Amino acid sequence: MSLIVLEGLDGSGKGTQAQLLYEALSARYGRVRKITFPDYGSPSSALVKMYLNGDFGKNPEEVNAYAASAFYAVDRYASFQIDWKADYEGGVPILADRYTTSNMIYQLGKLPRTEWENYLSWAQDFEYDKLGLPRPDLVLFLDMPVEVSQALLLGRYHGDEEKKDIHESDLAFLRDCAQTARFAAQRLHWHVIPCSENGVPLEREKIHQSVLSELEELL
Ligand SMILES: Cc1cn([C@H]2C[C@H](O)[C@@H](COP(=O)(O)O)O2)c(=O)[nH]c1=O
Repeated sequence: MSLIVLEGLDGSGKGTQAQLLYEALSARYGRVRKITFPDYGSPSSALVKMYLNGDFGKNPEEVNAYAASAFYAVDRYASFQIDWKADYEGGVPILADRYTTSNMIYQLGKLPRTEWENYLSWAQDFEYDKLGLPRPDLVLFLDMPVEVSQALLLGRYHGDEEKKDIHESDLAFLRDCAQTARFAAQRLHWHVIPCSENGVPLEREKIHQSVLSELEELL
């Protein structure tokens, strides 16, 4: 049974890398499940959508880190129970585009440094031990600097700032998240994939090859 997680800040090219990795794993194993969080297509993501839309506050920091973490966790619980538990338990490899690990970047980013250790313990206990979600076997973190990812995001929305969610539109918050990502990666032994050189994004094929070589250990 394996659960591989691909993580990265908004605009890090994660969606593209998830698709390339999915194709590579499928070619090797046949049946592979790709899951994506938040699970926007499911009603279980309702509170996440309200949060990202700014219904609880226009700035991410206005929404309690633990409350927002619970919105995402419940969405994952529903997805696991309804959609991929049987496959996971049946040994089908699962590739997750974001997972519990996203809370450990974005929600952790709202808390003072002195609370980071406690939050990581709480998040793991809540989602894995209490809710029963599976622990990842491997987490790959795409390390794309915020300045570079912002330029990529602008391309995605064709310069239309209004389309960004409350995380994407808050540059200071994303910068904090880059720091918490480094902290979580180190504490939880995530594999960090460098995605830029001198402020320029690396070719997607080059990043894909780094992803594959990190995976070799597990496969
Ligand atoms: C899955 C997940 C996403 N997020 C954040 C990351 C993104 O800024 C935002 C929406 O994700 P997306 O940009 O991949 O659609 O939600 C969390 O804070 N916790 C989570 O558990």
